[in-house]
Amino acid sequence: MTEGLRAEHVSVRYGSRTVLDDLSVGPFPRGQVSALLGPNGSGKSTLLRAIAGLGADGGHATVMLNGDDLSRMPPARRTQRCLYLPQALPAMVHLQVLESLLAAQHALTTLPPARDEDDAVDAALRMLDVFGIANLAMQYMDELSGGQRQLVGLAQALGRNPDALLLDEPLSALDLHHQFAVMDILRRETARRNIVTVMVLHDLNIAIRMTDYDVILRDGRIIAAGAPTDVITPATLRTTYDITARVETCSRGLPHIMVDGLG
Ligand SMILES: Nc1ncnc2c1ncn2[C@@H]1O[C@H](COP(=O)(O)OP(=O)(O)OP(=O)(O)O)[C@@H](O)[C@H]1O
Repeated sequence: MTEGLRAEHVSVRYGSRTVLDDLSVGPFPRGQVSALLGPNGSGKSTLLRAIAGLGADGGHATVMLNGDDLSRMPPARRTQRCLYLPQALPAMVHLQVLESLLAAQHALTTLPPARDEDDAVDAALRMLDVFGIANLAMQYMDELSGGQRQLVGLAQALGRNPDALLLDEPLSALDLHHQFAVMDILRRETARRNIVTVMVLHDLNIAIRMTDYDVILRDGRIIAAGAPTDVITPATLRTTYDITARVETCSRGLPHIMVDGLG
């Protein structure tokens, strides 16, 4: 059985335009955090959505998770196993944060009901605590900042106990502290639960320091895939982003990308 998440023969068209053409990617490893990297319009979100089974018209992909064919599962079961969190922040509904986590749990009709409501509330509160936002439990979603809503969205997603988590730019609304905090939480929870986490990222310094397996896309094609320091190199940065850059080692021995200019 192949462990991890792998997508084969991913083809997506928007109208007459083919964005992904018979792409194969992975396996994204279990217990580790992977990133999809690449410039604007390179196909990262399209690929993530296709893996989630949300391809555009004409989209097709075979997606295997730990040996199971997700593409053959009923949508509710597939969503339960492999959860996709879109780039858009959770809606500004007039619902308390705690209620929103409970509602996200209840959306999974194929799961057995929680032993009782108290257990569900405890689990939701624990998840808010993991993300450091237990203090927001009784606040209304439509009264939160963008970053706070993004943290709630992540807590909702992880609280649904998926086997694979697909996150489209999960750090986009977060300040520097929370970007690092969320990466720490995702790394820890991904390892502890032995799940697959794949995220679309733009910050290459976070990718090289805090992810385990990276895929770089350009124009819908894979430029490189593997360990971050093998994938993020001056050569791939030039080919992919059209920039001149160095990968230096900082005083603490960690890789750091320095951009010298365009072209
Ligand atoms: N709904 C759509 N209809 C038509 N074309 C689309 C649609 N969504 C995306 N595309 C096109 O598909 C290509 C890939 O888009 P995608 O959103 O996957 O890129 P991305 O790498 O996630 O970009 P970004 O970093 O800007 O979010 C782009 O050329 C885009 O214009």
